Amino acid sequence: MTDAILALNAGSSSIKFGLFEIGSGDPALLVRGEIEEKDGARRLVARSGAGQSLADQRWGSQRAEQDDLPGDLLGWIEAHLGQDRLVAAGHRIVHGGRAYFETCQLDERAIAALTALTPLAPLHQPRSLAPVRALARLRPDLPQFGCFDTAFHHGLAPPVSRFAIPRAFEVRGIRRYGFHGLSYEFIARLLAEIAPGDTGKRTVVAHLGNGASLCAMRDGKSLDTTMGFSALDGLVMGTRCGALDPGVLLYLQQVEGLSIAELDDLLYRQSGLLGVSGVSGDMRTLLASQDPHAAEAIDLFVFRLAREITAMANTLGGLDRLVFTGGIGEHAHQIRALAARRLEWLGLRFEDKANLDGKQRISRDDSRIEVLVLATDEELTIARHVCRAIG
Ligand SMILES: Nc1ncnc2c1ncn2[C@@H]1O[C@H](COP(=O)(O)OP(=O)(O)O)[C@@H](O)[C@H]1O
Ligand SMILES: CC(=O)OP(=O)(O)O
Ligand SMILES: [Mg+2]
Repeated sequence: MTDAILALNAGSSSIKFGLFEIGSGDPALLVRGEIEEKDGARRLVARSGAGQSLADQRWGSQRAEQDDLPGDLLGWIEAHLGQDRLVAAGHRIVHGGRAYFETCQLDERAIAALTALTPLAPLHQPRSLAPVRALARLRPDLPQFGCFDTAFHHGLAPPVSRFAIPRAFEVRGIRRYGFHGLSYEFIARLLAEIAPGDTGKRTVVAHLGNGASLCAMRDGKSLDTTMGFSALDGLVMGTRCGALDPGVLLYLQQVEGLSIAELDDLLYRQSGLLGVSGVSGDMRTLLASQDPHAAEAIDLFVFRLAREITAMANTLGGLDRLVFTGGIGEHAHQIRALAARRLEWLGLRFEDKANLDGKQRISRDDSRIEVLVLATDEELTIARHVCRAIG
């Protein structure tokens, strides 16, 4: 019987999980799976570590209560544990606020403190904490750990971390935190493994999933990122607006009479690709659509992506390497090509065939900027953290 760790990664359009065997080395994958939400329907897809399909099925009813999800998923995982013994669970927690940045055990006090951060990450915090509570009910003896998306950016300092509002607010924690940190941590380590001599390269990592952000990275450290106090800032996302003139919010409240709840819904759930296209927040659906508004949404996504990449390059004082990751970054070759075209003026030379063929390196040899596509693995990062925590 081997010891296993469960890693759960609750994203805004998916719940990804990994079961890892732990021993002396890096955690070894036993099962990987995902409940994915696309245009209102849920699907469970899971594979063994060796790549054998374990599930590919519709999951729950479209209108299933969010709270049924963790219990059902944990039931499925339990049934697939076989001879393995679950010894700990790790959870991606998107917001750690000021107090939580190191991997920590999720006792009642931590759960309460992290629940209080829900207004800062309304799409994520409830989705990551529901499985923590469900698991605590089912397996009260099982140690559970929180791994924070904000942790990788913990070292950000002014001016990068600062908003231009009175200092008193900063003292109260109103600053830029940054997210997708488990993904950036994974990519930083992978880059150090595949190109150990290149860690000093001025690198921008584009994590493009349903949520999307950039990280300006050098020597494996975050120097800037596009998300801020919340996961609303920066790039255009599936259903989130990204950077928005705050005057729009005042206007909508004062003149159009929108309530706080309506604004919350508008900015987090009705905007971004979905809001601009009127078709879908899912990039696959937009790429396949003939609707001109779908094309306009993609155009805005790419325009803002390229613009923010140059902002990150400004923080780095130049750009040597660009990495695409996340669901869109890894799979949407069209988006990579469109973004690269907007960056040609920086000396980026793109290799169309390598991009279409799914190669890791998609820039030409004469490109001033190396462009890579790397699959992220937030679940493995979580498992590594949990391994370290339990010794
Ligand atoms: N083959 C594909 N082509 C284009 N986009 C894809 C493809 N596969 C996934 N995506 C996009 O990736 C996004 C989801 O990314 P993911 O990182 O899984 O999301 P989450 O933010 O929930 O973790 C969706 O917009 C989806 O359309
Ligand atoms: C922080 C965030 O937006 O995460 P995701 O892309 O997984 O929704
Ligand atoms: Mg994600």
